[in-house]
Amino acid sequence: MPYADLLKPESSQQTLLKWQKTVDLMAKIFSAPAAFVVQKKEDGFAVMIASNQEENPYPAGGFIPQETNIFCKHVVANNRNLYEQNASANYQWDDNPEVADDGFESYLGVPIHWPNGKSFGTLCVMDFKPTNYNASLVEFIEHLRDMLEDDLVMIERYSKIKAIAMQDPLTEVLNRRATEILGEHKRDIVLKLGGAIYCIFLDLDGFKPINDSYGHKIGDQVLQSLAEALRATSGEDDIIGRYGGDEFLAIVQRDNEEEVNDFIFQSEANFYQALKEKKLPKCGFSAGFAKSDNKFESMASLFARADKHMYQKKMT
Ligand SMILES: Nc1nc2c(ncn2[C@@H]2O[C@H](COP(=O)(O)OP(=O)(O)OP(=O)(O)O)[C@@H](O)[C@H]2O)c(=O)[nH]1
Repeated sequence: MPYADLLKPESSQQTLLKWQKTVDLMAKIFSAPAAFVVQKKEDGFAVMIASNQEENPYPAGGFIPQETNIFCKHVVANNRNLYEQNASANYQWDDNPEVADDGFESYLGVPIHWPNGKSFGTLCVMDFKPTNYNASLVEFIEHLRDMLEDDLVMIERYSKIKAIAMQDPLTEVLNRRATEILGEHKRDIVLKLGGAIYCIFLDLDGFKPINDSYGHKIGDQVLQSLAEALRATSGEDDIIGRYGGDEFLAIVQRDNEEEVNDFIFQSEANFYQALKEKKLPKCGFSAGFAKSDNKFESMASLFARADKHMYQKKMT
């Protein structure tokens, strides 16, 4: 499982339940057989939430390709409300499968936006019979849409705050605490499946003289280059973190020590390449590792064992 999955806000599950309730209530208040939140995707439209009535023919999870002439497509394209009261009387919908195949007559939809103003999709209600909603009902659906948009703002802010809390601001890899928590999570899963987890500890060699001779700004760029090299070497399941100062961590699932050494060699090659490309002073690192085979060992203890191995290597 990519560890980035853990960055997804827990609140999104709660939001989905709230949105489901909103859509179900909306269908009730409009006395309609179907209501939806439809999300605009790159190549079409996904039914994200569907009111749970038996007569609703479109369940959540359905997908409509971009070229299909559905009502929501027009709401998104024009970025404005669409109210079609009697679709079969309007030739524009002759090739709309919602009308032609499933017999819908009425559609009221409003656009939903992401916090940056881009289109998220639609909130809509559909009926098999012609309708004549009054202005208050239109106002009501717009108000519900505003509340959904507020949720999107909250989710985005929450994700940003969470990312900031987990990230090392200089190098944008995980900070030590987040590496510990996500490392523990990954270790538990991998050990359960019978795999092997290694913690690699890396420490720059002769970094202090670089700071002293070239200044902190250049020192920062060297640190960023190592983080970049580790990211370039790692797969999406690997965890990369900054332990502190000029020390970094990688928590990787590998079959044997040879594969761990391959990771270190590749990281070294990527690091030299990055320094060369950015015309930064030459710098190397020492690396050691420790295998995790006990789910009761703390991450701090695992890091300490890997650090000890690194130190032995630095001294030789
Ligand atoms: N530019 C910069 N320097 C930092 C940062 N954090 C820690 N340092 C410096 O990193 C250095 C770490 O010290 P050492 O581990 O002794 O450096 P070293 O010269 O690599 O020592 P060896 O590992 O024995 O080779 C110190 O000079 C810190 O000031 C940072 O965020 N930016």
